[in-house]
Amino acid sequence: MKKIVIASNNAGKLREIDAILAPLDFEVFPQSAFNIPEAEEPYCTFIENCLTKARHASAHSGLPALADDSGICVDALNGAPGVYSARFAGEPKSDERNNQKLIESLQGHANRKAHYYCVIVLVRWPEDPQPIIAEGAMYGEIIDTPRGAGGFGYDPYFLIPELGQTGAEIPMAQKNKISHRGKALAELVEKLKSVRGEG
Ligand SMILES: O=c1nc[nH]c2c1ncn2[C@H]1C[C@H](O)[C@@H](COP(=O)(O)OP(=O)(O)OP(=O)(O)O)O1
Ligand SMILES: [Mg+2]
Repeated sequence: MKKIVIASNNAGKLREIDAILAPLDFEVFPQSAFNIPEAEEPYCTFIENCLTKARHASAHSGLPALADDSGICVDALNGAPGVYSARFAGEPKSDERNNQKLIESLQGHANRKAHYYCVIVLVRWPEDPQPIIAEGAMYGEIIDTPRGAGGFGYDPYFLIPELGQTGAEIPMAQKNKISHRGKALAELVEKLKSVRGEG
């Protein structure tokens, strides 16, 4: 069983990542298990912030580390909040205030299209010259009235048109099959197999 630390403090992400990796011969530890302080995320791209978080967790734990950097990109807002999704309404981070700001920002906009994006990075050690990188996206629309009690973050306001349900209404197992994070992790697992010559 391969030990990896998940470089995240987001409980919603940790649940989804654990559900995907735990059945696959990974022993997964949240970075809180090693009292790892939160990494800075100073960059303007998801990939740079993701690499930074993965390296930080690997350096503090001495283990391979997997990071997720993700966010919601709204067409009518020219892709905002994007990389800044977690801090859209400022510090301290608050899903409730972020969602409120999102709905306010979209008032009067007919175009409700948005997508979630996720990049996942796995480093074997902090200075790993060949990090494994995988990404995924999920497309949908922003609605004004929240629906559902599952998921996390922007999910109650993110409608998946093909399902007629929000990210907070579908069960986690279903979300993991179609989500930005689920797709990125599936790609990561495939890449891992070919790295080990099993692909
Ligand atoms: O499936 C999702 N369903 C709902 N919301 C989501 C999802 N995926 C990302 N999001 C939102 C949450 C947060 O506002 C931002 C991620 O920000 P991001 O910096 O990657 O994560 P974070 O600061 O919450 O935790 P950490 O950096 O410790 O992993 O995008
Ligand atoms: Mg973050």
